[in-house]
Amino acid sequence: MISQTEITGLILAGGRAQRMGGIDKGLIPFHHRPLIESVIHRLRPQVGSILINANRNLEQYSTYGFPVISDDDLSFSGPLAGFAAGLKACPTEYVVTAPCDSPLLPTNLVELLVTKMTEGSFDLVYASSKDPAGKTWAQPVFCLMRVSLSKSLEEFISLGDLKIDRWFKELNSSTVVFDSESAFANINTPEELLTLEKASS
Ligand SMILES: Nc1nc2c(ncn2[C@@H]2O[C@H](COP(=O)(O)OP(=O)(O)OP(=O)(O)O)[C@@H](O)[C@H]2O)c(=O)[nH]1
Ligand SMILES: [Mg+2]
Repeated sequence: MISQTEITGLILAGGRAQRMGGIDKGLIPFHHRPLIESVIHRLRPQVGSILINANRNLEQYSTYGFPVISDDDLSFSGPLAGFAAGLKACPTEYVVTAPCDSPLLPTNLVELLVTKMTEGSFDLVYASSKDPAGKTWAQPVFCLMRVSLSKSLEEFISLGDLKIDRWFKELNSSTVVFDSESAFANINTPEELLTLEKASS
């Protein structure tokens, strides 16, 4: 079994947030607190340590007391750039990722991903959700991986590919389908921010 202390939680806050007007999304107020605080609150009890991946406002992110790491270059090439930076900096054998814009992430995220990873000796297990019509959706930025995948990811990125699902397909990977779709609700626009605040008040 993989113990909690062997897992680092990597919070992805390095995006451009263009649909939110280009501001730093992890720091926008959600129920009067920076959005990332809701993610820290849910993820911290599930892991041994936390890393924050951010490309702006590094000082403000560092006030949470966790290491803050940035992408290798500031081309904002997507979440895989955050994965790569996190894998390089990770002090433990496993890393689990969560985006800064999903404040209701499952409280059993790590438990279920770990169970799946152990069952099949997978290198990477990502979350999926089911919509009300029963269709399954990948939630690839919620993912547990072995830190030994760092080299594979470096190579993948160096070939110019940035598509997360294409990298997953190259690996010994699997998914866990979570019951609650709402736990993966993510805030991309000002409208979504208001809707989710109302729904979670
Ligand atoms: N490190 C890093 N993380 C990124 C990058 N782009 C997106 N992300 C993260 O990936 C997750 C999903 O990103 P999206 O919500 O699709 O993108 P976003 O950049 O936040 O917002 P949009 O620009 O509106 O698409 C979020 O946690 C982002 O912070 C990037 O270039 N670098
Ligand atoms: Mg998003």
